[in-house]
Amino acid sequence: LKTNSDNQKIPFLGPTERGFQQLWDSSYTGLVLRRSCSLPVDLHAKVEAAFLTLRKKGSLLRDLVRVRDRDVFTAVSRALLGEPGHTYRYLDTRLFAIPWHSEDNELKGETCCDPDFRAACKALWELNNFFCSDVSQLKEGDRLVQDSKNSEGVDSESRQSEEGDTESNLSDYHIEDKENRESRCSPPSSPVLCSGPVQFNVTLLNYMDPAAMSQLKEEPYYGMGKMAVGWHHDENLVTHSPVAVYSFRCWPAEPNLVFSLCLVRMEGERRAEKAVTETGISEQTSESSEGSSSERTFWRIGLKVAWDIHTPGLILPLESGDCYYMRDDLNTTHQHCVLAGDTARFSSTHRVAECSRGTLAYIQTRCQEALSNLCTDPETGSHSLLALLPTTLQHCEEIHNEVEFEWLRQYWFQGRRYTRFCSWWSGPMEQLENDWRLMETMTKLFLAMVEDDGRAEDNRRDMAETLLSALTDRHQQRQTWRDRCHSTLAQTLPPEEAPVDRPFWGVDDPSMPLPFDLADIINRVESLLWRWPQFRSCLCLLCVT
Ligand SMILES: O=C(O)CCC(=O)C(=O)O
Ligand SMILES: [Fe+2]
Repeated sequence: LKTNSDNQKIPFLGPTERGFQQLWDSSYTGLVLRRSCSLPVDLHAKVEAAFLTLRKKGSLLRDLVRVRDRDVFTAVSRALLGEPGHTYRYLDTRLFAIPWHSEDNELKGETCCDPDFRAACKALWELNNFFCSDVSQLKEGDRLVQDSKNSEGVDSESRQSEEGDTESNLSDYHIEDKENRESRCSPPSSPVLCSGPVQFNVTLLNYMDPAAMSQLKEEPYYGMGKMAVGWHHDENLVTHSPVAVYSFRCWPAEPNLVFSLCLVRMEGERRAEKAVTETGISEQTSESSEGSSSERTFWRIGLKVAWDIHTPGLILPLESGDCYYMRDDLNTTHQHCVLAGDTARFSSTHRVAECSRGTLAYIQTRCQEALSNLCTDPETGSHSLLALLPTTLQHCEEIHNEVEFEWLRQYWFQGRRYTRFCSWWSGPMEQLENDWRLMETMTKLFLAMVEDDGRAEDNRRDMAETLLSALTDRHQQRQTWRDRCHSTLAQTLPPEEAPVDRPFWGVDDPSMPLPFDLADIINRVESLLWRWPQFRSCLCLLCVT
């Protein structure tokens, strides 16, 4: 962003400012706030206990994500829960959902994790169910839900009206919003549209204790305050699907901080009470738009219209237990950020992840597709390829790369976090690794064919080109993951969270068909291709320049 010469900020409105409601109605439709008091009390109790359990067990972890080719830790600690076998991909990171544990597997004797952990997951599943039915029942134009009156659980809406508005007095800002442009998710090639009843399939949990964070970034465009999560669109969602968020502020885990915050809080409440008695106005309504009253800073959601410097931003302070929805195309047309308050806070962000390529069932089917081209002699155990068409071989090599880089390496890069809390993913990952190893054998057979001088030249050239492109991609991606695993940031992690460069094997590992480092093989295939004039001239154009 470039602001004008005075480095002026763009205005934004909070609930106490004139024009807030009107701004919400005109430019932030799709945002709905459901006040804490309108949710069932026992649901609050379960969900809040669940958050604390997950924190106590250490299952909320900062992700080492990739932003503009650089690794960074997220400021918030996270965990993904959801439908068994689902994953959620954001910032080049595939998170593997810890299953909801909606069924009581204890009876079946399955012990993927301990009962407390299971109960915590199940509570978030109940919250998910609540959100699924609630978001489907909201009417168009609903903005604020703050009571729960009718027996079917359909909450009535209450609309607040307000007269007058502030005119935006922004003039000549020039925005060059690089960050926004790069964090925008590109629409999938054939968008999966959200229709029918909403089925949130995952929730990404967030946790942050601002007192434990040495430096949070200031919100740069509006001056909204310290950010726990910077401006972004949520990625990897079904087009126009809603997002539902539960917000819970709590005491930090460290007892000494609890003590000092208690003192601050008590003092704040004492003053607020005094103020209410004197003025009849409660603290929240008299709070300034920056969210900081005399003593307390609320956690707030910041919203802005994407690519727009004229519409004022909006901030929404959240009390503990409040929920909000982003409906329709709000997530696409707008960006949001999370502004840190003065206590620790959890949120559970329920999403309809676009997972046409993101479920365990999907990747297992893909692996079977590739392996159906491998024939194993039942007597000798020796392998051979069935179809030798370049397109078939290319398809197999693509699946090979997909399972290696989108599944195995993504999984192990996140350390041993998944098996530490729940063993659900261990078996499937082992199976995928076995499938992948067979694909290494397939590549070896493919290479042998390409290098077989007895074969017809024409077919061989096509095959060599196909193989070269798959191997070059594989080689580069292996290098990138290796670098990520050994980066200085990765090394700051404790052993159980540190990235694991897996699969990795030494040069003379007899169990592996091909070497880990593909440089030699790539050279061999390249020099083979030089034999064919057609390829040579084409290469020259690319290489000589
Ligand atoms: O914590 C929140 O309220 C929202 C967090 C968020 O935007 C996200 O996780 O994508
Ligand atoms: Fe978000």
